[in-house]
Amino acid sequence: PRTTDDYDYANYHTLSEINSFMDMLVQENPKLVSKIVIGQSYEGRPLNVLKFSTGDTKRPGIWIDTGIHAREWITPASGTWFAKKIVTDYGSDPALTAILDKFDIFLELVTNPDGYEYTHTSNRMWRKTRRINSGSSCVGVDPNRNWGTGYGGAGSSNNPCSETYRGPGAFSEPEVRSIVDFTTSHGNLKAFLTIHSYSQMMLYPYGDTSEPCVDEAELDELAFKAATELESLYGTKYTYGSTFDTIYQASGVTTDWAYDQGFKYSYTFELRDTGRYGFVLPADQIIPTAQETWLALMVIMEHAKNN
Ligand SMILES: O=C(NO)N[C@@H](Cc1ccccc1)C(=O)O
Ligand SMILES: [Zn+2]
Repeated sequence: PRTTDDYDYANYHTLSEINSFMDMLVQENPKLVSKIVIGQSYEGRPLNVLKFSTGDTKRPGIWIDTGIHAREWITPASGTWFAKKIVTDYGSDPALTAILDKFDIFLELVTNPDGYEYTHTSNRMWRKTRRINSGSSCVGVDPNRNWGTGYGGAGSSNNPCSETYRGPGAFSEPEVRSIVDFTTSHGNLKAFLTIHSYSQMMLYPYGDTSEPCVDEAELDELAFKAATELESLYGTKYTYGSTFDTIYQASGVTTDWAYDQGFKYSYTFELRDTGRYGFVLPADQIIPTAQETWLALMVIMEHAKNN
């Protein structure tokens, strides 16, 4: 495609196609969109973050990452649609315009590029990074067990062959470390949204303990509003709650770390479906999934703006 207008949002794309999309989006919207390389993956690929900003001063920000788990293709596909939606709606949709007049939005589309590439070339069901684990024939670390909060607890594994292998140490994965460095140096994020699939859930802290987080009541109420708004479009039903209560105990996870950094509105989204297709969601569900999810993201971003 020559422009982001004729990019095929209704299909899954390779890493290089998504990288080309990002460059086209920046070229077409130089005042609104820029690309920041926050680091390199284990295999040396750039970790690209799209920044949407309407001001030059340091503003509060919203972080969204998709594609942290390689096989969850619906998430970068949805994120690509989110990126186009933002540039399309700014200046015409009052709600989005108000958000972008106050906040910067940071969107990392392919958060685990080595793993994502591997799902295209070798194993569609790959989840983890592609780190070579010394002393093991098994490859990869689970980037959703590698964060410092609750690191090493129950709900993660010390076995390199496990899908939830926590890695040799907290933040060992450059894909994780780069986000930590970028977001802590930014220091003024209000919302931290990490997008997974599948199960149709909105999950807030904590995953490593059943202890309620300080803001549980507010996060629960906001999740209810977001899930209701999401359901209003196509009737897709989400459950929501703390990670521990709603899905299972998991330690060293993104949202526990983000919340403990003070990024208050920290949620993990689990997109469609509930298991019929699972990680291999048909391409004809990409746009509907992105549209309904965007409604929920808007609820959370608006709440962050107004509180
Ligand atoms: O991989 C997935 N979902 O995509 N399952 C998530 C479930 C989850 C979600 C949020 C926090 C902790 C755990 C996982 O990493 O095990
Ligand atoms: Zn996942």
